[in-house]
Amino acid sequence: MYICTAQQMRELDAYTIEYGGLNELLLMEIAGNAVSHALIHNDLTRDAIITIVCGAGNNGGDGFVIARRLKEMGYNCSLFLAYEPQHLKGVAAQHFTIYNKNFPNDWQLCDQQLTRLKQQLGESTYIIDCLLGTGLEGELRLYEETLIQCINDATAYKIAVDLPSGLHATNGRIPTIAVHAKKTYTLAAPKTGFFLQQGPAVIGEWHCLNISVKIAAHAKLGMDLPQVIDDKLVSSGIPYRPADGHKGVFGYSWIIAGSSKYIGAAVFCSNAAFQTGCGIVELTTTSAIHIAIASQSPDILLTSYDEALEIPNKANVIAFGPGLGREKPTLHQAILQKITALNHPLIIDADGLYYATNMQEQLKKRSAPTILTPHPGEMAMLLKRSIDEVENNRFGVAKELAKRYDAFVLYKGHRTIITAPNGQQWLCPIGDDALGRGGTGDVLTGLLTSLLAQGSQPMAAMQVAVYIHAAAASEVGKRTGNYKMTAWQLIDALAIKLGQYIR
Ligand SMILES: NC(=O)C1=CN([C@@H]2O[C@H](COP(=O)(O)OP(=O)(O)OC[C@H]3O[C@@H](n4cnc5c(N)ncnc54)[C@H](OP(=O)(O)O)[C@@H]3O)[C@@H](O)[C@H]2O)[C@@H](O)CC1
Ligand SMILES: Nc1ncnc2c1ncn2[C@@H]1O[C@H](COP(=O)(O)OP(=O)(O)O)[C@@H](O)[C@H]1O
Ligand SMILES: [K+]
Repeated sequence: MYICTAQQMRELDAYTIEYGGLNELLLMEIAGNAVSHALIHNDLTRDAIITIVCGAGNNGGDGFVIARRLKEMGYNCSLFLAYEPQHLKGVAAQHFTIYNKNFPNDWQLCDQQLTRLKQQLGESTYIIDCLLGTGLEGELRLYEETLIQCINDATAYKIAVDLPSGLHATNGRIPTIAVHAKKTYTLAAPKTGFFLQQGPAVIGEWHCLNISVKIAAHAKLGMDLPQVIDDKLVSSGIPYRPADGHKGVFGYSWIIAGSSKYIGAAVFCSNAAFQTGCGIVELTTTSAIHIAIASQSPDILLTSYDEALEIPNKANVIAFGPGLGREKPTLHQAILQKITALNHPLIIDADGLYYATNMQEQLKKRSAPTILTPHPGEMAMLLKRSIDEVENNRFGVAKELAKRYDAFVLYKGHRTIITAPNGQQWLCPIGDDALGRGGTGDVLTGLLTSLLAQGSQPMAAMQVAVYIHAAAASEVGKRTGNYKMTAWQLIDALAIKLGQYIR
């Protein structure tokens, strides 16, 4: 599923109108119809008290169609307008006229004191938010701010149409206040702001409705739209595991990680790789922690950092960086030099990224794939910018880094973005605060290494890894509460999740 900015959505709407034989009035009818169908099938009970709050733009226009459709079906539905009908323009005005023809004067204006609106919202079981959509610009006006506050104060189940009012569709900012939706029915495509900044906190559960907008025209219009990773894609990306496969078939991961301070990083990364199907996992780490690791994880082959410079191994994928620390810069830089020259897929994570900053040109020249997995702090370091700067432009900086290093980039965050060297982007729509603790990134690197070792292509491996990692964590969180998940519980859950998604 493609993700659009507000501007891209407008261009695709315009294209549909110009070349698709549909006019704006019809598109709005289709949109309002799609939302009312979804409401009836998924949400509304027969005795529900429904209030639809409409603004003066086309988002409000959708609301007029929804109100008409619901009333035609016999639902108890009240329509509130933020502004007098003479302020309506274009197709929104036309749809208000159609509504009024069918249900004459069966609407109310939000009065100055908002007493009638507040009372109605207080009595409602559902509030349908059609105040503002993709047309929101700049700071919210005080009047709309008050209306949104009234909606949020009500205990009703809130459903946003296209997006919660007050949220910026493109950048996910909420300058003042936004409707806290339990659910969002978005039209044609989810908007980039759903996955950035404060967007994820207010959109609730979101569903995208097909309203005949020609999304497929994006390539013709020169748009490079990111896509959302979904269940189907994950299922098709999990490497095939033949019943007659032996350890040689399931790959050899070479993980270069850990230090006396960060033992866990090495343990979690290598165990995540081994416990998600990789045939052999070799961990190169400081010999000072070998005994501790061997007693905890006897399945893992152990070698020391000094050996890494000399001994060739049989690995088919290399991961470098979790828990390295920065105490041995000469040795670790030399190891990165060596493995960069090898023709293996190479994942560079955590402190490995610090050493990568000195090797941009060598990494760029590699013919085997390189995958960089920065969190926002590491992205800021790699691009020499502040964390705010990179976080304010997540899609953009991920593309920039991918280009600079000619690498795949997995940009971590609440909504992780993965980017191919050619700029193609995918976004993981799931994951929560269960993952917000040390060690979960090491587990992700282990899983990613394992998938590559088992034969996945880089893009598929990243898509599967981020999604399975987030889904597994949510499941553990449901069982234990999000305060309590340990890296071991996450590792255990990974294999179970992979099993659930396998074709
Ligand atoms: N195009 C299509 O074919 C289709 C579009 N569709 C629908 O149209 C929606 C986009 O419609 P849109 O462009 O009319 O914008 P919309 O979100 O209603 O906002 C405009 C209103 O917001 C107001 N406003 C703006 N800034 C403000 C602020 N800071 N503070 C307060 N108010 C502010 C602005 O007021 P004004 O500045 O004009 O006084 C105006 O009244 C889209 O989300 C989808 O739902 C569907 O029907 C499918 C077909
Ligand atoms: N609130 C959250 N929602 C979704 N994912 C999260 C959240 N917090 C952290 N994560 C994920 O958890 C992982 C943390 O990785 P990282 O910061 O490298 O941790 P560490 O290096 O300590 O293991 C990343 O995959 C990140 O996307
Ligand atoms: K809305």
